[in-house]
Order: sequence, then C-alpha cells, then structure tokens
Amino acid sequence: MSRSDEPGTNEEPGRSGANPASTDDVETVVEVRDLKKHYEDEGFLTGDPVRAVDGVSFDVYEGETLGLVGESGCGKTTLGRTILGLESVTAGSVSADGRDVASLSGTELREWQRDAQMVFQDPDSSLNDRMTVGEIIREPLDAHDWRGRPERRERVFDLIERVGLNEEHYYRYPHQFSGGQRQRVGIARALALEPEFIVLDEPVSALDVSVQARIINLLEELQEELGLTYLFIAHDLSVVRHIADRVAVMYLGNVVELGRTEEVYADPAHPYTISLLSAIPGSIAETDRERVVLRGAPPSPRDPPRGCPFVTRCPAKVRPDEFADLPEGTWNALDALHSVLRERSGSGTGLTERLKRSLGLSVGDGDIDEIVDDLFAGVTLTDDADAAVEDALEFAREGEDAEAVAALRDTFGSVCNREHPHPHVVDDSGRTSRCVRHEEGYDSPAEVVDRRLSRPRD
Ligand SMILES: Nc1ncnc2c1ncn2[C@@H]1O[C@H](COP(=O)(O)OP(=O)(O)OP(=O)(O)O)[C@@H](O)[C@H]1O
Repeated sequence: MSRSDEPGTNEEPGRSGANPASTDDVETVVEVRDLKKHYEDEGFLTGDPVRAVDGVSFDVYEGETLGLVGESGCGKTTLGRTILGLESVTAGSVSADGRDVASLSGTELREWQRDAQMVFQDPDSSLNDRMTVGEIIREPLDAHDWRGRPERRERVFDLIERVGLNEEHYYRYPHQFSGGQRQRVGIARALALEPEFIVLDEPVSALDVSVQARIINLLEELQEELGLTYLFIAHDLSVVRHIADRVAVMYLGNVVELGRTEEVYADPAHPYTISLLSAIPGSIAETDRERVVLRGAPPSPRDPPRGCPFVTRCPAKVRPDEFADLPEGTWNALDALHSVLRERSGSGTGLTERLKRSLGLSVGDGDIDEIVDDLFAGVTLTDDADAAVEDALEFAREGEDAEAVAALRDTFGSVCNREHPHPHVVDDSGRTSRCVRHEEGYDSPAEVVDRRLSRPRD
C-alpha cells in the first residue's frame, strides 16, 4: 500500500477533501479524488443523469474504520461500489497502491478485487441459497484459482471457525441459519482471499439489536487480528459512533463533513451533521441542542440545487442583509414556498411526474394561491418582500414554476445559492466541513442554528 508522506499537499490546504489529519507514518489504502458517479437515463424518458456521487474526496488510512453516514439515497452504496471498481467512474479517481482503480484490467484488476471486498446489508439476498456454506465461502477461492483443492478446503474450515461458526456448518444451506449466522457466512466469504480493505455496506442493519452487537464485536476482532481497513456504511449513527475512527457525513452525493468520530459527535460543524445528530432519540451526540427538524426530503439527485447541495433545507443558510430582520416565521414560510415551487418545477420529481411532464400534462398539485394562503397565514412580510413574493407568484400562476423559483432565489437567495462551498478545516485534528459559514465574517453554523431555533416565532 502506498505511503502518504505529505498528505493533502497536492491540493491547496483547506481545499483538500482528504482529511489532512494524517501523519507521516500513516499509510493510505484508498485515495478518492473528486469522484463522480452519475447514472445516465437509459429509458425513453431522456432526462438529467442521477448524480449519485457528485465530487467526493477523501483518503482511507490503513487499519482504520471510516464510517460513512447519511440519509437513504445520498449515495453511500454507490460510493462504496465505485471505490471497489464495481461501478464505472464518471469523473475523478480512486487510487489504491498508486493504481487508478478505474483503469485496471487483467491481473491488476484481479489483484484489486482480491484485496478489496464487500459485505452486504442483506445476507439473505447476497448468499446463494442453492450452495452450501462451504461452497459459498470457497467460491472466491475457486474464482481466483487460489492454491490447490485441499488448501482451499482447509482455508474454508479455518474461516468458518474464525467467524464463530462450527465445522458442521460447512454442509448446511443459508436458509438453515439465523440472520446473524448468515452475516457471519458473508463475512467469511469476504475474508477468503485475505483482503486488506473491506466495504461493509450496512452489515448489521437487517439484524436484531442483540445480534448486531455480536457481529460488530466480530468485525472489530477480525480487524485487530488481520489488520483490516474498513469503510463502514450505515444510517445508524450510534453504531458508527461505536465502531468508526473517523466519520464522513454524506448529503446528496457530497461528503459535507469528515473528521474524527469523537470530534464530529461532540461538536458537529456542518449544519447537516448538526441536524442529523440532533434527530437521534435520546441523543447520542454530546451537544444538548434541541432537535433540528429538516423540512421535507432531500432534493432529487437528478436535479441538485445550485450552490450548496444543502441549501434547500439548511437551518443555518445565509440570508441576504436587506431581509435580515424578517422574523423566523416569515423565513419558514418563504423557504417552504421555495420548496413547493421547486417541487412543482420538476425538481425532485419521480417517474410518473416526469412521464406526465413529457406528455405535456400538468404536474402541479394544488392551486398556488391556496398554498400561499396556508403558508403565509399570520406571517408578516415587509413591502419589499411582499412585492418579491408577488412577482414569483405571477410566474407560478402561469405555470412557469422554474421562473418562480428563480425569482425567489434572486431576491431571497444568498451566497449559499450561488457557491458550492469547499471543505474548510475546522479544528486542529484536521476535520473538514463544507459550509460557507466557516469563512471569516460569518457566524458559525452551530451559533446560527441555536439562535434561530431559540428565537420565538412571530
Ligand atoms: N444503477 C442505478 N441506476 C440509476 N440510479 C441509481 C442506480 N443505483 C443507485 N441509483 C440512485 O443513486 C442514488 C444514490 O443511491 P445509493 O443506493 O448509492 O444511496 P444510499 O445512500 O446507499 O441509499 P440506501 O441507504 O437507501 O441504500 C439514488 O437516487 C438511487 O436511486
């Protein structure tokens, strides 16, 4: 594995997506730079590609567990699969041991596929029910023509024991096992070729809580014994807190915060991380912050917002100076109106809506004036703000929702709508967060979130 003597020096300090917390003696197993994975629309409905991973940079260090967290659909699995070479790369690079994974072929590709493995969330669908456990674990050895038959057999028995199963399990079938045992089989199979790096894709999400702890312990023991490096994908933040040395927080195809687990959990820097951690019941985060509820769902990765990917839901969004005095309730109504219009304009629409749109049918739901009456009931608008909302509504009434969105953005938008923030180093450990509020002249995301939440609504 390559030695990273001067981590991050290939990029401007503070701009590097890689975590510069590494030291000279840390080996880098995988180097991800500006990685993009977009899925083109292959159907008859030509449209924008799905930007599943949209410009991600980080290093994975030897022997560590890097946690990857974020809401469903933010691109975690795609990122893991692309790193392993199971998906083609749209742009950017993944390097392992100085080799560009995307361009590997022949022997080099086989070597990488041996060195890097994946454990899947659902052992039910990832294990072939017509094969015995012994055959399942032996399959990668056969595929890679690993030594002779007796050695393979011996290796399988060794792996069975290593993951806490018994010899007699060799001849059984997956359906004869519990969920936890099946996951042990999946782990044994992933270990067969003595990999150095394993992507664990939600490896315990499908298991009962008591079983989860045992599998996590097993993974930790194996890491210790075999010197493994893990990319641990999960939506369960308490599991990640337990197992990960560092954590990368993903939102809409981007890594928005990356740092040591204890620092991220004790003092989240990015507004998305702040809200994610605050939402955990009986919060495991150490902050005593009130719950930060995000409006709606993330935008569609087919049509991410301009500027910061988190802008449409950000509780710390920069607001234009001329409207700084508008009360919180007014901003809530304005942001909600923006979301509704964005939704109607085609952003975040699913297949049915796109089909309707392609046939020239209306996709708007509900009369815009009724929606506005609901949203702005009891809300105070200044004359300027009122005029700007009226302008936007003129477009919306004509069915020109995209123009309505643009009009609102022009008046009430800010730097957050214009610039995609680069990663800022936010503490001595080298943690990075992609929020414009880390620049000079702005209050920090945490300050703003706390202030806005505690401010009484009008
Ligand atoms: N083969 C594909 N073709 C088209 N779109 C895809 C494909 N695979 C994933 N996507 C889309 O890419 C986006 C990211 O999906 P991905 O599965 O990577 O997210 P995730 O964070 O792992 O979600 P989950 O936790 O639900 O598995 C989603 O919008 C998904 O629908």
